Amino acid sequence: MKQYKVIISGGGTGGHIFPAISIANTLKKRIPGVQILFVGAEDRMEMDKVPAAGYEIVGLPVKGFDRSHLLNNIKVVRCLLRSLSLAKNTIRDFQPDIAVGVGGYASGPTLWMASSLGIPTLIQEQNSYAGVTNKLLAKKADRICVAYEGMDKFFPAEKIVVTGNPVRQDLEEARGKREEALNFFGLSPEKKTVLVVGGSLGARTINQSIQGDLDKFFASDVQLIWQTGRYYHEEAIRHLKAYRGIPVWCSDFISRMDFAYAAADLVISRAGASSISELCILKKPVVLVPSPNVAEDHQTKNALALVNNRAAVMVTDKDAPQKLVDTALSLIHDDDRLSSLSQQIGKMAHFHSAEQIVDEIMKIIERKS
Ligand SMILES: CC(=O)N[C@H]1[C@@H](OP(=O)(O)OP(=O)(O)OC[C@H]2O[C@@H](n3ccc(=O)[nH]c3=O)[C@H](O)[C@@H]2O)O[C@H](CO)[C@@H](O)[C@@H]1O
Repeated sequence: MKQYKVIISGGGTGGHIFPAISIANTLKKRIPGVQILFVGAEDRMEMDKVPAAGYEIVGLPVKGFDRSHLLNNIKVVRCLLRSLSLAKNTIRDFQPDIAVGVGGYASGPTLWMASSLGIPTLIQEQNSYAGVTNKLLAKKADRICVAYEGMDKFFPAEKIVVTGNPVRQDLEEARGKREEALNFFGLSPEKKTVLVVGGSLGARTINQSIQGDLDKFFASDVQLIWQTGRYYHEEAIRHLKAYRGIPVWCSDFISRMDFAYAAADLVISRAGASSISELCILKKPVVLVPSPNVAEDHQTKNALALVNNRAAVMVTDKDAPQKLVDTALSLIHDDDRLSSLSQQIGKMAHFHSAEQIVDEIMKIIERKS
């Protein structure tokens, strides 16, 4: 059998990296001896997370455009040119059968170069809104795997396949681990638990809303698993110092998201695409606080797709400091509401997404070889 080689490119945040790792794991399971090389952005999260998952990664010096200070972009263009040249050399050396783009800075130069060198490409778009780079790359892509209906607004209809977003395998197995999970966080099985998570980088507004209302949580006998993100962690710890002996587990990042979901009776979350796919698969009642700082407000669109099906509650970023904790606390003590949210969100789950994406990858590489 031919030894296939696959480049997977993209990253920047967990929302792009974890689907990529899921695709890689499924490729390894399905294609014996497949060689996989990741191409990421030099100083971003993928440079740690991808090797930790057991894969090799090459870093490009690519950076995002600075829309508010145009002069800063001279350096950005220089980095882009260097990235294109490095991507070209990497592709020529590795000789992949296909390049898969999962979004984020590095996928632009890598997939662009791959197409120019005649290598087939596949894009995985996680969101209900497509960014500029993926729209450009779509013109030359062989397949575009999406998670939402109606993506023919952005991409050629004949290239689209609805596969959903790949969810890490250990998360799919999170159900039934409640006791083990609470034990892991040092929390009690007798109390209700709220998981607070601000996407892979943490969310300032969510953290400030929690910090401002910590008293209310503990007055209502609720315990917390609180992910702050690296930039906001110190401040959160400073606030927690005022409360000794309270039931809270706080960290900048949660590696065991399977345990975090398993322990949670209710989740407070940003509305990033992978987080939403995970919440659907695990049927978790959730209060979504979409980030207002993303392209075309796409997190609000992600969130509304659920809210319109009575599958989640939404609090806007602007309203969060006044309303978030009260909304969460009124929900967590209402078992009927929790169970109805859980049922509705479960209906929106998309299973076996990584397998379907790998089916598409295999169709392309087998056709071309
Ligand atoms: C600010 C920003 O640009 N956000 C985008 C980014 O979000 P972000 O990277 O936050 O992405 P998602 O919400 O889609 O996914 C977060 C992922 O990180 C994991 N996780 C999170 C926290 C933690 O402590 N540990 C952990 O493992 C989650 O389980 C999930 O797998 O990519 C998403 C997918 O394209 C977009 O929808 C988001 O709008």
